[in-house]
Amino acid sequence: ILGGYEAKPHLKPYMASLQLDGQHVCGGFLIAEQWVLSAAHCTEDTDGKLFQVLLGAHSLTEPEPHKRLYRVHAQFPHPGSNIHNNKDDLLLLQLEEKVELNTDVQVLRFQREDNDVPPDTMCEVAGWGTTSHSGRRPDRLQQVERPVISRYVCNHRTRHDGTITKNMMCTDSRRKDTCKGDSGGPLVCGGVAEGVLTAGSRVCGNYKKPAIYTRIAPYAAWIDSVMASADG
Ligand SMILES: O=C(O)c1[nH]c2ccc(F)cc2c1NC(=O)[C@H]1C[C@@H]1c1ccccc1
Repeated sequence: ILGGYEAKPHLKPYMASLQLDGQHVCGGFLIAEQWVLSAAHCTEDTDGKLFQVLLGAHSLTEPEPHKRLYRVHAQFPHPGSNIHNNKDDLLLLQLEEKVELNTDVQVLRFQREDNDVPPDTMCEVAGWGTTSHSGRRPDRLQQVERPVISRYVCNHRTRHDGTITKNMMCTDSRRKDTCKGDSGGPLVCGGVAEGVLTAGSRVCGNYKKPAIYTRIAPYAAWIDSVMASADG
């Protein structure tokens, strides 16, 4: 997160850190007691290894009352996701067991109505991603508020040049922005998860390259079907 600030500890109890060998790779969030939603691109360089999911955390390193690392039973990248573009950039992670819900571990509901969030709506995004252009990695969860920008503006020739589909949305990236390591985290507008930050490589903090999110509503049926089909 660039230009943001430290989140109040445990006020975003849905936030997840997807980790490999104890290292934060991407964000994600709890959508059900055994399921975390993130971005498919985050699995690109993992050569088939499964993530571990840290829940109940504010600091990535300090001991905290309800902090717990969960093993992943199975990972379901959206079948339409691919390395060449940001399409269908969603990843469902089935945890090896139902999480223990408490003050620091809670599910966040996602938008099921497929309507665009109006431009200029202020939303918030949080993560343990880089906080400076030098690539500084924070230990504690950061957050920033960003306004939604219209798909029309985001698709401008000088911005993302027509690559933003109806299943994507954008937020302004002037100074305050998301950055590497935040991907997979939720864009929360009015207390509801409207988007998942895409994990394709992108410059941060440049107003010419707004942040891109996969809108969740168009994928509600896919999410429900995967959760229903997978055992448990
Ligand atoms: O964040 C992303 O957009 C992104 N997209 C990916 C694609 C493949 C992939 F193997 C990883 C990623 C990845 N995450 C990262 O590089 C994370 C490792 C870096 C990081 C940044 C800040 C703080 C801690 C760790």
